Amino acid sequence: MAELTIHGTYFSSKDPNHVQAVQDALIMIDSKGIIARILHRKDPEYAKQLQVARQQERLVELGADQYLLPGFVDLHVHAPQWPQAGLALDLPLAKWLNHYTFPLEAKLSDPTYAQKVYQDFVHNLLANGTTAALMFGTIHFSANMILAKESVKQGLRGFVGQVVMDNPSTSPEYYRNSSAQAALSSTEKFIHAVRDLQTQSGQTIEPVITPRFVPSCTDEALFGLGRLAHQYDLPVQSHLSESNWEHGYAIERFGQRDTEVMDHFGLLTKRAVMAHGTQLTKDDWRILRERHSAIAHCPISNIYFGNGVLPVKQLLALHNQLGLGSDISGGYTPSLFHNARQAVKSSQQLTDGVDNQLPAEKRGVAGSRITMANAFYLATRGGAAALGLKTGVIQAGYAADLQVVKMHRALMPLSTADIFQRLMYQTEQTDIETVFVNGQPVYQRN
Ligand SMILES: Nc1nc2[nH]cnc2c(=O)[nH]1
Repeated sequence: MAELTIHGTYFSSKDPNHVQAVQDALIMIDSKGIIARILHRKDPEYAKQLQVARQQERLVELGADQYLLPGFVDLHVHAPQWPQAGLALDLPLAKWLNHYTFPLEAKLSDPTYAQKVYQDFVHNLLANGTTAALMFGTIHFSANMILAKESVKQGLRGFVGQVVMDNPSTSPEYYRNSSAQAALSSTEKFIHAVRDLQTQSGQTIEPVITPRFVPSCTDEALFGLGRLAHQYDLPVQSHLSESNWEHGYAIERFGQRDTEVMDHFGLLTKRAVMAHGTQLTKDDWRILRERHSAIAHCPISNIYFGNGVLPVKQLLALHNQLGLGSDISGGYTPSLFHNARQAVKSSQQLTDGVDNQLPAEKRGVAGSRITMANAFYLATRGGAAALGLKTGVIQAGYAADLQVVKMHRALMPLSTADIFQRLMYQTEQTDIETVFVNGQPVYQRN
């Protein structure tokens, strides 16, 4: 018997290029929070199951203007930067880090402040339809545990990284690990503490190996983190060739590209997610493919710090693994609806180019435009695959991580394909009505 049945129209990603739309379906969720069955109108059992669920008051009936989507997977987000979302984005990356971000992150050493920030942050992710997130914390063990516990408490599927930054030449004294050894032993303590939390709670909460980025870390720290990633079979997250500056830094320090350096230290695993990658070469794409490491595309943030546009279309065609990240606060919003829109817009600009003083055919990279179906794939199925989660699609056997969204009033008849576009382009936080993780409501708009 289904524990909960949702009756309504849903959209789910079939593959990187196609979206499935099913009208008036019955999505039957079992007591473990898994989608057990999906019945369509023509199914012989449909009418009976609908009636039973209604009688037993286990039915969520969507209204005529409500639709069901999978919950989103935010594949790159900095939890401690939430208080500065939308600030200082007109600075270059290195200045933004030194003048705004590091001083803010340092404040998370205060557990009272960490509790206040993380409670609000997790709530806002859920309120924006995000049901799983790969998060950077700070260098502080206690604050990172507060983030992990808050994720469990509010029902977010959380992947939490204790940031390592021990390089004195790029990290300020007030905010850096005292040594590589200290960073590694604190990381190991964090791994055990989060694993204990996972066992106690039975929820998705995982520690993540998190070298901030190559410039922040000494060789000893990078080497040690690579070893821990393999020893504990953990996800890895970092930034990779995000900007001209970062890309150039690796070449200057190691005589190798950022990707080669990460690979050298064993950090490109099949559980690795590397953010941005706007400056990656085709050789880097190949290395990432061979290692089955994913890229978190952060299109809003890339406008400010990326010095270029990630060629999503080409990477999908090559079967590189991709998902979507908000990169709070390099990106100003936690909404993956907004990020999906920007992914499509940026890809159009990549196609056309932007310098109108050049002849039209020399301005851009032809054939780079992605569709909203591509962007939706990144925000759902692609991100879930990168984290090894059986979520991100509305399909029997997958966890019921879902969002109910309300469409703005239509003044003309719309096809289901139109409705999908309208939802993806116009949904704001206030249009998200209920969010489920594992079949349980974790957010309800009042
Ligand atoms: N966007 C972004 N890039 C980084 N590179 C190193 N740290 C950061 C960060 O916090 N945000």
